[in-house]
Amino acid sequence: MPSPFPDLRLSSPDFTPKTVPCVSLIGMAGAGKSTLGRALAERLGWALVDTDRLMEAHWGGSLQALLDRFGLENFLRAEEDVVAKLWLWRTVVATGGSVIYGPSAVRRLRELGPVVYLRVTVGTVCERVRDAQGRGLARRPGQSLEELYAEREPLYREAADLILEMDDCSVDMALERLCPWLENRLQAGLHPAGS
Ligand SMILES: Nc1ncnc2c1ncn2[C@@H]1O[C@H](COP(=O)(O)OP(=O)(O)O)[C@@H](O)[C@H]1O
Ligand SMILES: O=C(O)C1=C[C@@H](OP(=O)(O)O)[C@@H](O)[C@H](O)C1
Ligand SMILES: [Mg+2]
Repeated sequence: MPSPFPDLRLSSPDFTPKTVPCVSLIGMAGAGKSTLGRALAERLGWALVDTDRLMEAHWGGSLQALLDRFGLENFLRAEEDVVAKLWLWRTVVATGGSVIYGPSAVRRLRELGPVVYLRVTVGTVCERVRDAQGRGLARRPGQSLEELYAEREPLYREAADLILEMDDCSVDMALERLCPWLENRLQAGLHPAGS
């Protein structure tokens, strides 16, 4: 992907930004991406980008307001566009659940480093998201949470380098599982783009 900083890059190769290592968290709404993302960033001493907050900052409005304003398809395209253009270094990326519908966004996350699927059962999603009113859930009219879950689960699996089972898993337990894996992975240089 071309650098979004062409002028700086032209003036000196020293200004070409680094893009790896990063790690991204994907999964259903309510899986704990934002919560674990904050803790992981703190543990690693890395930055955190929560792409939901980035969407709100970029487009100017809450996620629900953006969904209302854009409609489902345009919301998904806007989200894909924002994530596909990320240019980050030593950053934990907590994504929104619907990012999985954007192929170029998923490709970009995978270029930035490992992608971790925080998997919860549909029961946990229902408990945490409840009726989802006002929460900005990207689903078709009449689509149940169960249907949404069934549609997305294979997509999350396919995009993931690691699946963390998050039902009954505290943030501390998740960090204990994730950090050693991540350290090995990064030491082995198993991220696609060179630093
Ligand atoms: N590991 C966990 N165990 C129990 N509850 C959690 C855990 N992680 C997050 N939660 C709770 O679940 C809800 C959704 O968490 P959040 O991080 O916003 O999820 P996401 O970003 O995936 O939508 C919040 O109320 C949060 O406190
Ligand atoms: O799963 C979804 O459809 C969505 C989840 C939200 O983020 P979280 O997964 O952080 O809740 C947000 O991106 C958006 O409102 C749509
Ligand atoms: Mg979140």
